[in-house]
Amino acid sequence: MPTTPAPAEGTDETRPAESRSAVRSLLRLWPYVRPVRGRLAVAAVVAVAASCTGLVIPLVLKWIVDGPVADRSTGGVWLGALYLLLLGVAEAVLFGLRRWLVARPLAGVEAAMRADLYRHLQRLPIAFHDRWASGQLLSRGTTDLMLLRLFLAFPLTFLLVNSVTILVGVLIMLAQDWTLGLVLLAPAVPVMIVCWLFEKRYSRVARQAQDQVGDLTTLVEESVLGIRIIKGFGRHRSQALAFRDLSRTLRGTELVKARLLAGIFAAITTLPELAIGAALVLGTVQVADGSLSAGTLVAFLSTALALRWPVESIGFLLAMSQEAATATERYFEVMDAPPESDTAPASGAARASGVGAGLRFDGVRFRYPDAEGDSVPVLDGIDLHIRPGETMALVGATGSGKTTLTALVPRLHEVTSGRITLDGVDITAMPREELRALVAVAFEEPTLFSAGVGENVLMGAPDTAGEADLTRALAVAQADFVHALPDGTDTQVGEQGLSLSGGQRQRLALARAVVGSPRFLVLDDPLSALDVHTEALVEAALRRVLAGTTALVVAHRPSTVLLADRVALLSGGRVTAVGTHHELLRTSAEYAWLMSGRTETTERENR
Ligand SMILES: Nc1ncnc2c1ncn2[C@@H]1O[C@H](COP(=O)(O)OP(=O)(O)OP(=O)(O)O)[C@@H](O)[C@H]1O
Repeated sequence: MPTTPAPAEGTDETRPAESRSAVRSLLRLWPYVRPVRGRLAVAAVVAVAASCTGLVIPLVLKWIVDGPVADRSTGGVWLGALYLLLLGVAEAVLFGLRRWLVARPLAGVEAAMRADLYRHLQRLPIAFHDRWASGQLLSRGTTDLMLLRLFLAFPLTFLLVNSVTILVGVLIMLAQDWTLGLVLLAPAVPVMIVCWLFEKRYSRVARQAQDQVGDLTTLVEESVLGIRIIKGFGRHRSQALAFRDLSRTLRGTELVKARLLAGIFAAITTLPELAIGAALVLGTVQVADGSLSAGTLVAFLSTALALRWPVESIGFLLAMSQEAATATERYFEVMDAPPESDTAPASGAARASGVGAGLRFDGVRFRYPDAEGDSVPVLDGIDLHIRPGETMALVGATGSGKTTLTALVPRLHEVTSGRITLDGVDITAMPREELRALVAVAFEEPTLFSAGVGENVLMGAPDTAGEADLTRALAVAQADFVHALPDGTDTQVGEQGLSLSGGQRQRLALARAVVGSPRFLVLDDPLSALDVHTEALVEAALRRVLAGTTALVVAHRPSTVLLADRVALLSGGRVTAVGTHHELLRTSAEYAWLMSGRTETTERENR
């Protein structure tokens, strides 16, 4: 049964062969940013205003030095101080306003993207979930979306704000003294080259780190879900080692990121500092010559120092943008995966000609999508007719494809070729929702959700179902133990229902399958965890209540087979024999062998 957790390592599909440019990746965020573009634009203007307000401070300093200080006017100095205070307060208020403007809309963008991702994951085919590690999906819905929100809050605005600030600052400095201005501009080209080199390398490592976070999440998730096995087999040490290896790898990648960041910080801070030093020496000489006023030099250097932060922050703004571009790529890798689609229009449930009522398989062939092209199909030419109201047991050796066959009926997988019809209607011709309302399923591994017992069972019924349906379904599935639970049907079953026994969970899953009184029922060995007495009671109740239901039941034990009107034997990808249990025991050696050992005892017990 394909119920094993997804592989711990991210698959090839989760690693793009070639990454697109950061800008192209980030542009894909536009549909989500569009609704809040007004707020973001206003916030950017406010931030530019705040930043440019800071650049006026050096000009006031120049006025103070060349004016009131030179004239020894105490009143002028106080007035200058008041201007500086007001400018400082204005800058702080404007930056605060920017944060207020973006906080709520960006939380909304993150929530909308997360909701879309979740909705899309629900609509993706089982084949997708078989291929993708759950931790990879989880990390895309958490860490990656957080990185995107941070990008929209900071780098997106501040790469623009800082560019404008640097431009205005450079113009102010050139206007003060163009030779000193050119000295300060000298490092611009090398800084740009360093940024370009950095971006290329950082994008590769950022992708690696984010994928490794996904792998680590998968490992943690598997360890938590499989904690009973890990403890039972004393595997905690090897599991801890596996965790340590992965986290070491991640640590190594993070260190590479840190080294790259350190490199760009060193370049981005050292080169402008050298230029400021050179400008200071040159300016001081000019002041000594009398060709430059002291106030102009103060204003020039204050402006240069005010530009230090906008220049230095470019390094980590680029790093955050690169991580956001990677997060966007990872997000859209999932969103671009095609969801299950209805091949026919909603009203196009065409009746296939020449086929009768009931559940019918005609020449059904199936190969798993990720199987090798030349491998033998799991199912190869299945022809089987289950008449209306009939219960057919499906028997076969382990691995013969029973689970696969049952999964084809509610279209959890698509047939490779051939046709399945329900009361003469091709299942591909009806909308999936309609199909899944007609067909109820229960699997050997019963999955329950963190909710009340009643809610778990009623998931199988239309919204109109009530207490009476619940009670009836619990009675059919012999799940009356529910009434003895502390809160009855409201008792919370905990994550995956692990607070209940395997047999209790199976009976709840069976109740969920029958609560909606489905026309078609597909049960994949749903009674395997029950003792034979309880199984017999369930079977008797099922026969009574579901007399009109057409059912396909995978069976391993003779006691389950006896529930059925007829039995189909699956062997070598085909149905090789169909008949009653006793007929097949006589005519099919394989069937007799499969049932051997337990037949007589169980039959005696059932009598
Ligand atoms: N998701 C999958 N991708 C590829 N192959 C799969 C997948 N799930 C099952 N298979 C393969 O398909 C074959 C049939 O598996 P299936 O689970 O249908 O057998 P089964 O008859 O139900 O076995 P069992 O009685 O042990 O439950 C097996 O060889 C299995 O390895």
